[in-house]
Amino acid sequence: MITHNLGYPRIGINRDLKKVVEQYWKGEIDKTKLDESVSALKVMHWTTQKNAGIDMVPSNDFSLYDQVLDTAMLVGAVPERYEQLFREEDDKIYSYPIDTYFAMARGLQDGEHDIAAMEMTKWFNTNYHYIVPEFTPDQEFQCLSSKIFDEYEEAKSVGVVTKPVLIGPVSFLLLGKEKDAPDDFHRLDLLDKLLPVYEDILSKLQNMGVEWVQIEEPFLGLDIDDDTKIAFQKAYQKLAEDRSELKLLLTTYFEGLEDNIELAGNLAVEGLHIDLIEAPNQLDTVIDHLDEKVSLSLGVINGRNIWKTDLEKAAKSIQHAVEQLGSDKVMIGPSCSLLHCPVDLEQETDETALPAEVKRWMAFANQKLDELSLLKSYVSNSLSSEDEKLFEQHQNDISDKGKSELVHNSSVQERMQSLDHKMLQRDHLYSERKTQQEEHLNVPKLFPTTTIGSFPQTSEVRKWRSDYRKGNISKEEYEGRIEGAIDELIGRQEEIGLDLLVHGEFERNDMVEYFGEHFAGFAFTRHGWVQSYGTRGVKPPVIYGDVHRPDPVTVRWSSYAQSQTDKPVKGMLTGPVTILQWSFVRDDQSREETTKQIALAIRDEVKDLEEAGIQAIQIDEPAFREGLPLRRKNWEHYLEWAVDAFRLASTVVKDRTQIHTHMCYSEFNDIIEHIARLDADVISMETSRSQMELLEAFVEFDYPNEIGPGVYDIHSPRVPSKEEMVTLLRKAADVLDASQLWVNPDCGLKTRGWEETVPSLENMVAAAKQMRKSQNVEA
Ligand SMILES: Nc1nc2c(c(=O)[nH]1)N[C@@H](CNc1ccc(C(=O)N[C@@H](CCC(=O)N[C@@H](CCC(=O)N[C@@H](CCC(=O)O)C(=O)O)C(=O)O)C(=O)O)cc1)CN2
Ligand code: MET
Ligand SMILES: [Zn+2]
Repeated sequence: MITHNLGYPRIGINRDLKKVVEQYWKGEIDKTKLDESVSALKVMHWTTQKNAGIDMVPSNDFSLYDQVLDTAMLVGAVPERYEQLFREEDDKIYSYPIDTYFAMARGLQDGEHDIAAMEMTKWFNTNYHYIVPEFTPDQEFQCLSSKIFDEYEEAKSVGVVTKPVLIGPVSFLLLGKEKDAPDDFHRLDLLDKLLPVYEDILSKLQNMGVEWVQIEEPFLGLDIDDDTKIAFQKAYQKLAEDRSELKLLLTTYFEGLEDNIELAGNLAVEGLHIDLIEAPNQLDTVIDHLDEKVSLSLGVINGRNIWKTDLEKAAKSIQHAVEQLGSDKVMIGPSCSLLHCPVDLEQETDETALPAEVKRWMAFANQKLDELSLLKSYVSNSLSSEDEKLFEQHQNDISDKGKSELVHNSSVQERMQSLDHKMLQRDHLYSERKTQQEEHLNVPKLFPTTTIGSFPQTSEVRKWRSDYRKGNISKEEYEGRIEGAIDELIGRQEEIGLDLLVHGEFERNDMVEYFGEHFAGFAFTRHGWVQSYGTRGVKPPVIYGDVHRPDPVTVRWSSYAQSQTDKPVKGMLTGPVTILQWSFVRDDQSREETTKQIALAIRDEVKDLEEAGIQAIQIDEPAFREGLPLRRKNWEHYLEWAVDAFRLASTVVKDRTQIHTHMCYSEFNDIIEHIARLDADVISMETSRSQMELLEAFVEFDYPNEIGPGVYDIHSPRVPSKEEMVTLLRKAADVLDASQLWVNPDCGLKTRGWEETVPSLENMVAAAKQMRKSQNVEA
């Protein structure tokens, strides 16, 4: 039996990757220096894994930005708009031209070029984002990157023989989208052209002496149609042709195989990896369907959460598989890549953030590797006496967690018991609320303007926070500076002429982590970074116990902002589903239960904001859609409780208080009735990049409440003109009632600079004014 890892976090223990890549972008270091730093990082990752006793360590799991973008470069799926850049870039240092690569990820705007970035979207149901490959009908493929080969050699040269990781051809095509294509073109039509490149790659790896390749096909865990099934059969038949030595480990994760089991069990591969964390019950069926020559890799350690594994329980599945298949046909590993968890728990020494008792229940990537090794020794009866102690301690920690006083809170339990349907209803229907809100909230009746909440989080603001945390400045000093930032922002918003103001969210490190820091039942970390996209990271808080809100969290800041202006200031909260989705969650109760506890905490905050005189409250739910289960059959149940949780958080207010929500990157077509069931008075969302296409669902559904379709893209520093925003607003006003529309950007402005923010908002306000004028003329 061998242990293997599917992928190791690439950010580095001190956010090293972010630091060097951003230095390179700023021109502070050159390619050679970047290459040196990145090599050192990779070598450290390989040796860490080897030293932890992992038999098969992955390579090509590393990436400068994103592994899907790496694959696009590998097979030459470089969109035409970057081709000249690609040809001009003379790169002898890296395995592929990195300036073109970064331009694909981020766009390129200098004096010479103005090239748009490729799209970015969610990696399945995680908070990781990948770059979406673009496929045209005349697409050609060729191998343009030697990264997968170079990394194998690089690791080998430091004594680590690795298993290269490669996204499989079918999933790679499915992850992308068609571009400039007629309706009858489907990206899977390109499979025949793509397969020869995969064959070349595999045969080269074979010639290099590679034993196993981890070929990832996560779509085998999703609902797929017959054409896709045929594509899978064809692809793996073809890839089996000239492959005598090299073995393929077909890798699935995030869901069970279910009705794709027959398909997966018959593909011409030498190994199959299954996720036994998300789908523990699939083991027997998979074993039944497995060809006797095929090895089975059991994903028994959760790659997406931070709790210690119950090793005795995991051992039972492993022993069961060993009995059926023989130990030489069984591998063990994490359920998915460890990309989704932080690097090393040992760095967490601040007990005010992470209490020692909670820390004892946890494992980050490095600890999970140790678990794997321990598990192997345990199952093969070869625990040393020292390991035996470790094992015993480990299992004790887990049973202590089950018994801990920290986890359960009786008043939260009582409150959960007493939930009733009335707590999910506003007093009156939206149509009646609207009249009251119009009277109370002093904003224009047509095209009122607002923003999504955050304003530029400059390094100055972050420095205040880190100085405060280090004790360099006092609480009073820190809070005084935040108040100063709010004062200044209120003045700026008044000057710009916005109608519904915000306080700017300067007090928050992150929209989820901040609430985790203030709610009971949450712990948080000092170094627990997880990559969200490119060089951007998050430190997801850890929900370990019953959640409640000991004291008001945002009331102080919202009231302060409101005291500085006669215009209304919108309160700003993160919704229960998003807090759940972007935290590490409890594994001893359902997501539904935890979300409802969070909803009650938010409900208390909503009530207090209202009592403090705040007349509009926004409850952000950007992760609402991402929380959808991967299999459709599980959608209904999720949508039921997710909508209820939002209503539990939001409906406590009087009719005259206006509830806003915000969702970005959302396609609402198939869930619009549930969006309507949220019954938010106003929903703002990202629509500018799709030219208002995302509104279609609302139009078709005859959505009754108010909508703020984003009129400008906040992902780029470009200043949009008044005219282009008027054009977008006209499009919206053509299909929706003008009295339903708000005017706002696509999302928060925290990643932007002030230089572009002010003129963009000025143009946005001018666009709204022009719309009001033309409507009045028509009326
Ligand atoms: N949780 C979450 N998920 C989300 C989003 C989101 O906003 N939050 N937005 C979407 C896109 N994802 C995003 C994820 C991260 C960032 C982002 O800006 N991250 C920042 C970190 C933000 C943060 O936590 N800032 C801390 C500072 C943390 C830090 O860098 N500390 C330094 C020192 C800082 C200093 O002295 O200046 C260190 O510890 O090394 C703060 O403000 O307090 C980054 O990676 O650079 C943006 C979008 C989807 N998912
Ligand atoms: C990812 S959605 C962000 C919403 C939040 N209120 C902000 O403006 O940053
Ligand atoms: Zn957003």
